[in-house]
Amino acid sequence: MANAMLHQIVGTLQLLGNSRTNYEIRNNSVNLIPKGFKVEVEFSKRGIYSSREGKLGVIRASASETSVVDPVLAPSNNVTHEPRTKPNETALILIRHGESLWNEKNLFTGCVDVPLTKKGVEEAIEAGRRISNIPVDMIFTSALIRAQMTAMLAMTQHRRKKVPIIMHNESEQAKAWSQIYSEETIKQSIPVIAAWQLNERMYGELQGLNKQETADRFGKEKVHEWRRSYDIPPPDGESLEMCAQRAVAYFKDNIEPQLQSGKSVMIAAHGNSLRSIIMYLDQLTSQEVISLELSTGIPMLYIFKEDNFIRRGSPVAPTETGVYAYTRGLAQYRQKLDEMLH
Ligand SMILES: O=C(O)[C@@H](CO)OP(=O)(O)O
Repeated sequence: MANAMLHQIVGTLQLLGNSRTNYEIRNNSVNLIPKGFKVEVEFSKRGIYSSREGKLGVIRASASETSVVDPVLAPSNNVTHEPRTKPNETALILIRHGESLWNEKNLFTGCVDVPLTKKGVEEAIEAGRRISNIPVDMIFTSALIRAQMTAMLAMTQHRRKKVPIIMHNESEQAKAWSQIYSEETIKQSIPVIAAWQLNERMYGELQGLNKQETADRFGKEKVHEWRRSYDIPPPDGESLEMCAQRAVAYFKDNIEPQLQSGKSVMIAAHGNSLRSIIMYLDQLTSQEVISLELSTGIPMLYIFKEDNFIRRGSPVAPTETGVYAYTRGLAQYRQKLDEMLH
């Protein structure tokens, strides 16, 4: 269905759950929805909608479109409150965390949960400046503090000034206790999903060892093989291939659908989990990925359009002129920010 039609969806929706409340459908979103309630609505020509949560209802509007409606996860490609349409391109930002205390000490880190150094904090803030004009509707981080610090510090620089909020879905209670009871506040928030699958490659018995001392002890070649081969794991640890299996599966199952639904996403993760994801995005061979090195705190930008990932590289300077020259969508987003903030 053409986007123009979407603006005409107005009607009422009866949720047949615990409550038989009527909710208003306007511009393809559900108003007055209970706080934190998630419903996936499928509009059909006959006006029946179904929800993946197993509830059924009727919408008095004729349209044919599938829509995911979630007050927390709704895309914010429109910075003003004009009707929302699904953008035909979305942004994907990848950031390796800033320098950690063990990067500084040259120790194998893997899944050990080490925070950023002061330099790492500064790198994260600088990364945030570089992406401050790029839309971010959702953030995915690993479960490790260095990636989470990086994401949060980067977002302090974002011009849209939405508040990144970590989702706590680990238990029903955690979910209930972290509810937000203002729809307006939810609109001004960015959900942050922490996933262990995006963690650094587990370095096994090398974790905590000094990289130089390990090379002196086992030989430079052996250590290089552990660090940069594709399928040879370090003792009791994960190879890049093993790390890629869980990181790329998570990306495909959880992140790609968000991009497809029109959301722009930032991922803050690690050298090897991001190398795995880049291998997938850029269709690198296992030979090519070996020489891929990522610096700490440098954001990389992709445009997701028509199911393709188009690499834009890293915004080189806070002005990002090169990056904005590429797509109309990004330029429009920036222009809206300018209008809103001046
Ligand atoms: O120690 C680690 O966890 C990683 C990233 O810092 O090291 P490597 O450079 O070998 O991938």
